[in-house]
Amino acid sequence: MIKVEVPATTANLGPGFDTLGMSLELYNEVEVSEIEEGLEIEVVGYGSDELTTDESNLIYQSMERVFAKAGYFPKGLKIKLNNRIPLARGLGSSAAAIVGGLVAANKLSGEKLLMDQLVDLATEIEGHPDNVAPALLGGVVISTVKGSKVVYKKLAVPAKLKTVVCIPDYQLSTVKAREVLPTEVAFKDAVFNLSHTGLLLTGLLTEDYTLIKEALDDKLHQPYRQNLVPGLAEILREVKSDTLGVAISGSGPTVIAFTLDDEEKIGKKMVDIFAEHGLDSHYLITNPTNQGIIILED
Ligand SMILES: Nc1ncnc2c1ncn2[C@@H]1O[C@H](COP(=O)(O)OP(=O)(O)OP(=O)(O)O)[C@@H](O)[C@H]1O
Ligand SMILES: N[C@@H](CCO)C(=O)O
Repeated sequence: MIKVEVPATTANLGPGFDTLGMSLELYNEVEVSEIEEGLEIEVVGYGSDELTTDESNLIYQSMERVFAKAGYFPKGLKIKLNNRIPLARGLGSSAAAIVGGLVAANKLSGEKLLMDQLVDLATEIEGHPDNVAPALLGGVVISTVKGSKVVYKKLAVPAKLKTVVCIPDYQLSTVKAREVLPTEVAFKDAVFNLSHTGLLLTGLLTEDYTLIKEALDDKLHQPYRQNLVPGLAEILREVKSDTLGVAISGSGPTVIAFTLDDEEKIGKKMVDIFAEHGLDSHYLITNPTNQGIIILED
């Protein structure tokens, strides 16, 4: 039996659209064992009432990609999922599913794929690298796609950085949240994000929290997504002064606050603002982690 624990991830980190992502201390478990025949999938936790349990399941489909590459064909599989990452909320649930499937299948089939190949394959399945790379590697990961290859670099999370996520009680698929994005942006907005991403990375590398606070802003995706997340504009504006910065986590609707302290107060304030806009939500103090996927074997 192979068991893997895959972290949630928060993509974009404000200005780093499709480029930056960070692992969070919230793990899904995927347990896989070979059986004599067939496919059995059991889901506990998030998605137990909605995820498919046949060959269409994203984890199984990801596993099949590895088995095909490795030339390894198990007679049957039993897959047990314990999902702690809510679905379609901006916390990398699809990346966790893909990465969990790829890594479990790779382990079962003799670890023929190296980390670079897993990053490339996970990115091909997900469509962009910014969640799958930190789900595999942990920490903060900068990534870009060049043809069929991903160029990436992991940075350690600054020691004092804490995060609070506020998760509204509805799903927003990444597909839908990408449909509202423009095909072209103003030159000045591109320059804004370039400069802020550069400053953010420098702040993260040098543990300069003042710089991180200046840098956590965006003009490429958040303005276009505000209509999909009632209260987002107010949260970005009103919670900013209590924190280092606030951003949409991935494609939303979850909002993430970066801070040095006062996590509970910040979490409650975000819940209150969503409530003023008619949305139920809850907050989680789920800090960044340098630990990516964990492989446990029985
Ligand atoms: N544990 C899982 N097992 C199988 N499929 C999953 C699992 N978790 C998520 N998925 C699939 O991924 C979909 C959600 O992916 P989507 O990209 O829309 O959101 P997300 O990954 O949670 O958010 P974001 O990419 O913004 O961080 C689900 O609707 C489901 O099809
Ligand atoms: N960079 C992606 C992350 C969500 O999967 C987006 O914002 O659409």
